[in-house]
Amino acid sequence: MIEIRGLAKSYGDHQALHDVSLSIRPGEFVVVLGPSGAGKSTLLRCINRLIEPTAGDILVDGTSLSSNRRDLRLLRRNVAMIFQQHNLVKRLSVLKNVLVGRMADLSPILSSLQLFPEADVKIAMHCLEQVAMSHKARNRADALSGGEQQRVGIARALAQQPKFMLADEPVASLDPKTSRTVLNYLKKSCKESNIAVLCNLHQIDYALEFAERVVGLSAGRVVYDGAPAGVSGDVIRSIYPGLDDPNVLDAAQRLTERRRAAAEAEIALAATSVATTSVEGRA
Ligand SMILES: Nc1ncnc2c1ncn2[C@@H]1O[C@H](COP(=O)(O)OP(=O)(O)OP(=O)(O)O)[C@@H](O)[C@H]1O
Repeated sequence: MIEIRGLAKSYGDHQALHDVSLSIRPGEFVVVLGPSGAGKSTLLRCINRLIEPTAGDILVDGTSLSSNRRDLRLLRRNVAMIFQQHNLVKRLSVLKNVLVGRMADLSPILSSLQLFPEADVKIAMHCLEQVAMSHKARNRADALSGGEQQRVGIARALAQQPKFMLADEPVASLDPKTSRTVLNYLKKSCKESNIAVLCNLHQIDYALEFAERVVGLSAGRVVYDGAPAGVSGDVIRSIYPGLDDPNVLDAAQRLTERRRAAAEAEIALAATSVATTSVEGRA
């Protein structure tokens, strides 16, 4: 369990985050939505202390972690990060890039020589399988498409065996079809490994489709924290104040309707199969 309590961040006299508190359960897939400048990246960067919060606590399994060296090591061990631009080492193989996720557990000598124990290679290969990239393990990272590189980025984060994954706009540079593939792999692989995810997204459609919980951030404050089904037009207006784009509001509406239709179809199918089973039982 990751808990964020009363997190605040000021850059000079500009307060980018105000008193943000969130608890995220193991395996939960949470999407942060918010307009540009709302503080989404600042939130993620404060959580893994890439930047120092002005106030607040980060607790991993009930233990508050400060910025001393020991706590930072614990935090980095438990919290993996996925970036928008993949940040792979281009000239290295896919497998070596994923093995970078194992370096925290490796002695400095072995790590500088890039000598990885067989057990780590097995973990890395398993992580590549989770994102369906094991067949490209020996390829150079720069020979992959953007979507494939992001799947390798996910495998590298998985290889760290974290409790928590932070993804800062992981599909911002990808086309819609590839974005959905990447988000599917991210969600599926984290579910398999019971890793909690906090994922910043700009696309409301994807948030409503993939999130189990949506956190709406506006001007550094949490203005919504709840189920995607509760993201109404009013909630979207509170996250994106001043927004009056009917397309955006329609997207939320369309998705809610699609969800309702899918749920109704599922109930109808279940009812049919119950009826068939009971007829077969009687025959
Ligand atoms: N290093 C910094 N120094 C000063 N101000 C900053 C710094 N980083 C961010 N800010 C400001 O803090 C606010 C929040 O920025 P942040 O990057 O967290 O927003 P965001 O929601 O991630 O935006 P985007 O979706 O455009 O990436 C913005 O007003 C931004 O200008």
